[in-house]
Amino acid sequence: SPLSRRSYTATPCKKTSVAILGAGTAGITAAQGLTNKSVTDFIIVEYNGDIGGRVAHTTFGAHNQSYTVELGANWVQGTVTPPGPSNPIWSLALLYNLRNTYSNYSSLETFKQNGANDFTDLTAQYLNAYSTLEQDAGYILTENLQDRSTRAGLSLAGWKPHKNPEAQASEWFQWDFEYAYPPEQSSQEFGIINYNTTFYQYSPANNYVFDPRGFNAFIKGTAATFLTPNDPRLLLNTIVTNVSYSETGVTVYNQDGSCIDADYAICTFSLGVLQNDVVTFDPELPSWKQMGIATFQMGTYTKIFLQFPPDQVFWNKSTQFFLYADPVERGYYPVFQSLDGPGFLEGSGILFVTVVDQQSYQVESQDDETTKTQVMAVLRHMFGAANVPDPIAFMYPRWSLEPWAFGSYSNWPPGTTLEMHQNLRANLGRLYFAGEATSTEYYGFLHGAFFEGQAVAGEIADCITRGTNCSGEYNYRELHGTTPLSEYNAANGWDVSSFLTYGLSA
Ligand SMILES: Cc1cc2nc3c(=O)[nH]c(=O)nc-3n(C[C@H](O)[C@H](O)[C@H](O)COP(=O)(O)OP(=O)(O)OC[C@H]3O[C@@H](n4cnc5c(N)ncnc54)[C@H](O)[C@@H]3O)c2cc1C
Repeated sequence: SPLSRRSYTATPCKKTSVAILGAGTAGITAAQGLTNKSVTDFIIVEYNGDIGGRVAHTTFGAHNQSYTVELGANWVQGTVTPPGPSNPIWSLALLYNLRNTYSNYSSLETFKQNGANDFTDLTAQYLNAYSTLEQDAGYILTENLQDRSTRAGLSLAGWKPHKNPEAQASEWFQWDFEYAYPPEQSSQEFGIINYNTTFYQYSPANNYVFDPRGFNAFIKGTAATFLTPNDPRLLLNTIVTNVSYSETGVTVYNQDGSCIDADYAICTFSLGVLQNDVVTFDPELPSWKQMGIATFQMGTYTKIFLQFPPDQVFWNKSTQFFLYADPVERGYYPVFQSLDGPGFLEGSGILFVTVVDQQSYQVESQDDETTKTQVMAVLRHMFGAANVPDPIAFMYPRWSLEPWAFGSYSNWPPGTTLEMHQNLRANLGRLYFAGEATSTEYYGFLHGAFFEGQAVAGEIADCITRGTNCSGEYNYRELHGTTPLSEYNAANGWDVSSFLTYGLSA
């Protein structure tokens, strides 16, 4: 309101060269990027009481049997295949000695409502169609064709699960488990690009991180290279409510009445935060930017943790994944993962189940007891009621309701273009955007957030050092229906070919 705005301006704003909004992967990487280019006059503003953002952990388990578990990001996705480049998150995981294990998705047992039932051959059938889906995505890209849904692409490739629960579960394991959306709500072209640039460039490996310090030890370690303890440049527990931007500077207003006058700002808030209008912009965002924000999707991915008495583990400890095909609802508690197995948290008795999208919204809006009852009923169907004791601990996060995230990570709907995405990325005067969702090729991944934070910081540091205005990033007021081949370039965030194959030789 105008009244509260006046009270904001009563106390003078802090002054800084660059305001970094958010202390997640992108924000901390941006601060590091500025530091590396000798720009040390910055202020990082963070909603939470600690840094890390969507890389967040907690302590879970019964008294004297508790472990660190990850609520958000859990895997380094794509490591390295020499002579190809390393995923920067993999390099950081090595630098900070993060405890991790290769996740073996072939270590899989499948179940129906009446117990164990081997339908693993369906996964092979899906993957067969998937190679056609990939080739078609390549044609869409190179021939400047209209993108379509992954559902349509899979159908054309001969994969038609119809209402078969086992086929749906197999498909969920391969698609929804990664994108947090079903194939009908995912772009064929960009879904494939997203997969290939990560897993075919770096490596096909997903390494599961289970470090007692938490996965975000790599972000905290990075921050400690340029921030002192209690560094006045890090404002924790500070909620940004308004961002006023222009060609000459950015003023950031916080809920506690404080404000920051900056020459530049980097907004790393999630797509969910931008979509939910919890931060207002002044002037109102132009329509090209509003379209960019509205077009992309914020998915939700919910991990539900259960701990059983470690001496009463009822699943096969040498298996990593247990896939359940519900006879009625697609995606109903579909994938259970064991942490009590070789190379993981042996002796922990911990199992967790993941849901996404509509099933996440359902679970996150109901109470713990309701969810626990549902999960236990599924486990007793799978493993036999007599074998499954009551859990001794139970917990899950509610990502779709977190006011600083409003979801887990972004996804591209069918039929969009690099131009539309560039509108999500592009700066508004001296206000820049970075984060997982602004990454064209690695959206949804930690390394996407890393590269975007680094790139924007580099751009801003160069303008500051040169003392000239930044030329700014490209935006599109008039959009084409497809992306012409010539637009797959750095100006649209296209930094690496999606046809690389280092990882394929791994
Ligand atoms: C459940 C889940 C599983 C995932 N699994 C993986 C995985 O296995 N591998 C992988 O690579 N990636 C995974 N991801 C994605 C990964 O976590 C993100 O891509 C990455 O952490 C995003 O970093 P970011 O800096 O873009 O955003 P964030 O980490 O969200 O950082 C933005 C920061 O801004 C702050 N903020 C928001 N609003 C305000 C405000 N109003 N005022 C002040 N501060 C504010 C937030 O608190 C946050 O710290 C997962 C994410 C989730 C949630």
